[in-house]
Amino acid sequence: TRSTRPQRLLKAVQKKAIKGDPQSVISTIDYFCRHSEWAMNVGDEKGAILDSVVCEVSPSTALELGTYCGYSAVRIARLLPPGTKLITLEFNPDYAAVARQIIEYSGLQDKICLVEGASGDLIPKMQELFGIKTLDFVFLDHWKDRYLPDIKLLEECQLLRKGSILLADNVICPGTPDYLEYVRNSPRYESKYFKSHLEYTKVEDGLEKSVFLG
Ligand SMILES: Cc1ncnc2c1ncn2[C@@H]1O[C@H](/C=C/CNC(=O)c2cc(-c3ccc(F)cc3)cc(O)c2O)[C@@H](O)[C@H]1O
Ligand SMILES: [Mg+2]
Repeated sequence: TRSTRPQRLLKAVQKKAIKGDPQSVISTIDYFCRHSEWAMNVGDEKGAILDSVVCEVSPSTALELGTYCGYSAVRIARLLPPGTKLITLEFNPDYAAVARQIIEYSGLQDKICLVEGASGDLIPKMQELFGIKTLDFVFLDHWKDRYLPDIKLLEECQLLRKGSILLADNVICPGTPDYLEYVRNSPRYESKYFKSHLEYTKVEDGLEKSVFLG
């Protein structure tokens, strides 16, 4: 049977990227998605905004919802201080298998903990599974109708503390209207929109950065 797009993306990485070099893996994926096949990675333009927020927060504990092929996991983990880890959740086993190989190829397997499962099931178990108390940084890039229920779950599970940073992809395209309305109107968040473009296109999209006020 025909290969999947994530499998073709992985092949391009294994063929063209330098093993152990995260920047080369990132550039190879961006080139493939711009010139061969579009894929729903956060991409280079929004990726630069993601990078700047990760560097600013310099999180000790970081969570990503929706690994897909591992592009943003590599982007985030390459910037994390030594001894810190990114936990990334992915419930599609085929995507998780590709992501593991891309993460391994980049040499960041010791900084990334990829857990297979649904965010709604795993978030309540995070403290016991990973021995963490709260999260410094959360990157949301999974099904768009899961953003709002999942941050409410993070609040309920006491995984957010005063100053925790949420960064959400695709708040314009495909759009996450209920999430945006919540973080922009809730007194418990201070929110800011970073205007950008949908990965590899000229269509408007952006990232929403929200600080939990406790
Ligand atoms: C509850 C739960 N638990 C665990 N994993 C979960 C999960 N829910 C989803 N996942 C996982 O995360 C990824 C899903 C990502 C969804 N992203 C998008 O749909 C997306 C779409 C576009 C897009 C824009 C314009 C178009 F015309 C077409 C597509 C751009 C994007 O950047 C996107 O992120 C995928 O790997 C999925 O298995
Ligand atoms: Mg996205």
